[in-house]
Amino acid sequence: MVLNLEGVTKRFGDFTAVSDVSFSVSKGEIVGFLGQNGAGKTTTLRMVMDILPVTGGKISLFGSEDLRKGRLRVGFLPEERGLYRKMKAVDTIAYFGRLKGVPGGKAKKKANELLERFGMEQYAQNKIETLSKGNAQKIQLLSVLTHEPEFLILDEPFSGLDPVNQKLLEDLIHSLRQEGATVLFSTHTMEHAERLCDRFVMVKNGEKVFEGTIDEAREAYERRLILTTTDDPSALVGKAGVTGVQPLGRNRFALQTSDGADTQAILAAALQLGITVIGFGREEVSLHDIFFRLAGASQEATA
Ligand SMILES: Nc1ncnc2c1ncn2[C@@H]1O[C@H](COP(=O)(O)OP(=O)(O)OP(=O)(O)O)[C@@H](O)[C@H]1O
Repeated sequence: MVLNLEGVTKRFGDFTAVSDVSFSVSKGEIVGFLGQNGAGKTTTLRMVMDILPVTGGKISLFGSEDLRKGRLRVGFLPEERGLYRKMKAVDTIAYFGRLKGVPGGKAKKKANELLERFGMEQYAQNKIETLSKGNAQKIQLLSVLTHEPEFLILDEPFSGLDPVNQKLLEDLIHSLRQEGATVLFSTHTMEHAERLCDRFVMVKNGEKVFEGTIDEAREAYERRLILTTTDDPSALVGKAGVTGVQPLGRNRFALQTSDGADTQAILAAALQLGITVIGFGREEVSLHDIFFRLAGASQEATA
């Protein structure tokens, strides 16, 4: 196990930012850490990196609760991006390597290798202040790779990148994984999780609300039964296990049903009542819907 959290809690005064969160990351996995703004992702990652102490619970990195020791084997991209604006790209990458104990000459060599490998060699001698935001972000990411970390913890690595650079970053994460790295990254978009992750962990108001694969999330998502009709379908309540009808607008109604209700019997009941059925079936769900349902981000989606 590369990372294990057990009942981790963080309180700031009376406010609980992270509440009893448990999850683990195994070697070679890519795990997405999802949640809305303020859900507690950054706070959790900071506790893993020993930047913040836990209020309760236990964290172990590489099987040890000595996080200071473990974090030397981690490449951490913090949420707040900060690079020395006057420093050259190659020197920036080498500098972060030296901070992790890589000797000067080796750090510079590694920095050049990384720039070449990720198609950034033309920027090697550019000062950070002359780079685009996306390229500066890529330099910061490369700077956490100099010491060849076994485990990458990336806090919102996609934010601020345009779609082309987001794709490049996804490719980079994929290639690092192929080389055996383990990755935990936070994001508030489900799409990145879908394309990249083996599993994801979702937090809401500091609490874990889901842990599993995208397919498991789809299965866990209860899809509503939707009837589209120009008529008033309320006469269906009490028939074939229908317990309620909720108007959704534009002639669409969500039907609440008792456990085990048979959808074909509901359709037959609707037709028997003379209701004009324009559409009938389980709602389609997108990853976006799943995110909103799990993260509880929208009244409409959680209704
Ligand atoms: N040092 C602090 N003191 C008080 N409250 C804090 C502190 N740090 C974070 N919080 C609060 O804890 C909650 C969780 O914040 P956190 O930054 O972990 O969320 P997040 O999921 O990373 O959000 P985002 O996607 O916006 O970065 C927020 O309500 C935040 O205001």
